[in-house]
Amino acid sequence: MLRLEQGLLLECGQHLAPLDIAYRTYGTLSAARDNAILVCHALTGDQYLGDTHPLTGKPGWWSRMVGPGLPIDTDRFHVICINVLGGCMGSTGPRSIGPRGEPWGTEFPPITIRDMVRAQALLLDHFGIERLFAAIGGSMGGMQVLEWVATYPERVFAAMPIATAPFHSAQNIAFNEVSRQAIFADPEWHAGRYWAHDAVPARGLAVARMMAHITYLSEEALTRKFGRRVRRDPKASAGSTPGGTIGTASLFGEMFEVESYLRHQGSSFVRRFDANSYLTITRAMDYFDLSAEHEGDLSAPFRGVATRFCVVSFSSDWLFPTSQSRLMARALNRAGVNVSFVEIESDRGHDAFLLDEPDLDRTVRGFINGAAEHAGLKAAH
Ligand SMILES: CC(=O)SCCNC(=O)CCNC(=O)[C@H](O)C(C)(C)COP(=O)(O)OP(=O)(O)OC[C@H]1O[C@@H](n2cnc3c(N)ncnc32)[C@H](O)[C@@H]1OP(=O)(O)O
Ligand SMILES: N[C@@H](CCO)C(=O)O
Repeated sequence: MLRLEQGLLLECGQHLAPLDIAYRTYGTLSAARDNAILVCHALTGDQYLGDTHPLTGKPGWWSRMVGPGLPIDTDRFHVICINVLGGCMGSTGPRSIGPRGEPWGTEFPPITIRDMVRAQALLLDHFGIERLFAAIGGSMGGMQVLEWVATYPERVFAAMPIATAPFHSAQNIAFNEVSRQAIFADPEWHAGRYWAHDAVPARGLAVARMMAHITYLSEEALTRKFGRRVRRDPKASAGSTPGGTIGTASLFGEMFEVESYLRHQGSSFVRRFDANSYLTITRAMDYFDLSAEHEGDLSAPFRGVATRFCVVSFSSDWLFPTSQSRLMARALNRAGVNVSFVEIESDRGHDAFLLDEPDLDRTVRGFINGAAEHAGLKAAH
């Protein structure tokens, strides 16, 4: 973790100091500092992309993509992954101690994707990395990749935004709002000061995740995984499930596998994430609109940019659909940027970028190796 006492002036005008930036690195930085790949994480991800997660004990979220000999080859590249500003895994966020001497909570300033990127740039400055060889990320990670090039065009040689969009759609803002309202409705929310009550709005946060998780999958994926299979809930007879009983049979005496799965996703999420971080980061996604300062012209931020792009989408992603990636690719094309566009056939929905998708592996490997050749990077360090 790096602490920068000078802090960061946020887009909202507030000055956040000190600034903590939590990160992990994989592979070795070359003497010329020209082989750095920044991998940007999504909404609930964190810096543990390649090694065991300290809270869950599970492998890092992209350990199948990043490592020796893998598509993002750490024998060759120096990979950096940074917990976003506003997060809850060590970077400054709502859990950090604010000016009142207690956690910021809901008083944490509103942050934007650009603020996240500017915080990341400070870490790279600290490492003496003037230019990234590549920036890669999915979902909100892809928003950061786009913002990186829009804000620091000379600092990114190659960019791969995956399963993302140039602005957050009305539908996605709507889903985020439902998640947030679930948190607010939890009696343990305590107006965001739950820590002072030794409480956690666990039910609200779990429901928020359950709802959001549905949007990360597809109808086909849910049907394949669970269909209409049912399991008996062992707790039902103890009356611990919601609802009443009808005669001798309990209304919720059995549950569909998909219900059980969502409850599991909700409860495991609560163990690794903070509700105020969830609010802060979902809001940052909602604010994201690359064309906002350019009267709706999406190509304007990219005119004259030398970065090579590969824009990637998944055919069954209805949260960040291919149409939004295509819009981005066309805007880059209009701006005269070197851009390729790949739609990967998958029926696994938005979270396909986290899963074993050989076509994604081939696309990532091909783009990186092609860009490395173009950059004149040595085959191995
Ligand atoms: C991108 C970033 O920056 S990182 C953020 C990404 N990480 C996450 O989102 C973590 C949570 N998300 C997930 O687990 C996602 O589903 C994925 C995409 C990462 C993993 O997908 P998959 O490998 O297909 O796993 P799947 O969705 O089937 O979930 C498996 C889990 O559900 C549980 N499960 C499966 N079926 C059931 C069921 N019927 N009832 C209860 N639990 C069930 C499994 O036991 C397993 O639990 P575990 O994760 O505690 O070991
Ligand atoms: N499931 C991933 C992707 C969401 O966009 C996450 O929770 O971060």
